[in-house]
Amino acid sequence: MTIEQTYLNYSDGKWSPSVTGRVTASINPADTNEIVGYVQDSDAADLELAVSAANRAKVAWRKLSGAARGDYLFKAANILEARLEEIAETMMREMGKTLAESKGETARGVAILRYYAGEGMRATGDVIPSTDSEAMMFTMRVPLGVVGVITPWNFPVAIPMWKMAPALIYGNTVVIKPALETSITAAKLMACFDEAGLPPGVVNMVTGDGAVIGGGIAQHPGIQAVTFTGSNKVGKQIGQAALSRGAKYQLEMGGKNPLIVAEDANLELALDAAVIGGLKSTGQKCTATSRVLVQASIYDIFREKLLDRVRQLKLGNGKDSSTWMGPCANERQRDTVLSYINKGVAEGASLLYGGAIPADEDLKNGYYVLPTVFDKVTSDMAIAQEEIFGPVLALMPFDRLEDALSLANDVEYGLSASIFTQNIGNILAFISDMDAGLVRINAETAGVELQAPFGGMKQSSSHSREQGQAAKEFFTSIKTVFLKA
Ligand SMILES: NC(=O)C1=CN([C@@H]2O[C@H](COP(=O)(O)OP(=O)(O)OC[C@H]3O[C@@H](n4cnc5c(N)ncnc54)[C@H](OP(=O)(O)O)[C@@H]3O)[C@@H](O)[C@H]2O)C=CC1
Ligand SMILES: O=C(O)CCC(=O)C(=O)O
Repeated sequence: MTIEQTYLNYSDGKWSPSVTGRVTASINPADTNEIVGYVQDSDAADLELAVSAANRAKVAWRKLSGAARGDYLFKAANILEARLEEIAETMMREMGKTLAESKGETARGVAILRYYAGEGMRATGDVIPSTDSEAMMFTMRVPLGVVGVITPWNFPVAIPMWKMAPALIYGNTVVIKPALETSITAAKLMACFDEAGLPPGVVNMVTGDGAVIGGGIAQHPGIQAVTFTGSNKVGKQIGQAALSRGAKYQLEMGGKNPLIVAEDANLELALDAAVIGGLKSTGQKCTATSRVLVQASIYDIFREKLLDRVRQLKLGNGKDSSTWMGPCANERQRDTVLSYINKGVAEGASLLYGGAIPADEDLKNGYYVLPTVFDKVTSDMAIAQEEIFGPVLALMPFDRLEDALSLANDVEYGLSASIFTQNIGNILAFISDMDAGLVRINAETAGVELQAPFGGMKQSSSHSREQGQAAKEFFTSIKTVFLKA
């Protein structure tokens, strides 16, 4: 008999149960009979404890040298690396990503921690000439105070790390509310910080309902900044709540990312990009390819080759090494994907493959949806406009590159976009005219590098950028110093 473990909140350097006495089960979406463990169903009183602890810790943490804060992050990185297998397996069981992807993501978390640990030794200001020849003027980057971190389930290690690591290295303390689905993975990340010996209150985690704990973070006067990744609907609410009380906020939200395939493209590489960029992680990336725009002269051949590849993808539990694609992360997500598929059919798109729950007996206990390909998709359809966040590709033909670019830009989002072509004119036009925060040439739409700025245009973000040096903009405030003897 297996006894599932119960995971606690982490506040003020201690593990504690919620004051509510309630817990919620974390379920494996690949096999809903499997309970991964239980997490605290906290309320506002638990959040209060965490915010108070973070406020008590913030002055001492800010006053440490950057190098000393970096040492803590290096230690946490080493511990995360030592526990990579265990944490990757937990991630896989909580949200269904394959084990290989889960390991890759956990390794990415280690690299993010090390990158920002090194930041502790790098410049955080500029010297600016003063008009007064006897004075010195310079800027300093100072921390904001307590940062609230609200994260989704699709990258349960990488997203918390790319928000928490810069927050911490630049001298802030953190209260994190992870997505319900991946709260155990988050608890294991907290354990890495705990073992690294971070002072009590520097990192705190409260699990629980999104509206209660996430909403509580957005509204809490003791939290000076909020960083969020997730849906547009929730992001906007968080932004408004933060703005109304004068807190800084950063929102990373949806995408409807196009992959443009021009007639001179390397077809095999473009096909790889469509399949991997669109369907890996079950399409649950904000950078996933969801629209594939193919030049009319190669459209038919591209479509047939794409179908050949998609038909071969093996669905299954991520623990099986032959699995290429796992389930949707939860029931609501599976139902959302199916409802978009139904809308696509109702609006007249042609369903070429998939579009249903697989019939296989061994998949019946999971939230699986077959990889799905639509043809004859037009820009006015919901499947061409709205974020599906599932394994659905919409094929759309175009005649000239200008047409492809106007189709590609004809959505409210602007996160990432790709083109496959050998033509330098096409490439330059794409770089110049594509409205997206991340444009990639001869590469898939997904795949963010931790040392480069990441974020979207239009409705995809609050127009700030995460990761790389860009993180400094959000997690610090500039103090201008004028100094005269
Ligand atoms: N940009 C991205 O990477 C992501 C985009 N999405 C998009 O969002 C859709 C829905 O996914 P979902 O998981 O529901 O995303 P949400 O935006 O609801 O969740 C993201 C995070 O916000 C929390 N949250 C939920 N409601 C509130 C609230 N009222 N105030 C503050 N925080 C809140 C969630 O907590 P809890 O888990 O407890 O609800 C979670 O931690 C997807 O279909 C996809 O389109 C989703 C995930 C990532
Ligand atoms: O493509 C990636 O590596 C990151 C995607 C991402 O940030 C997201 O889906 O939230």
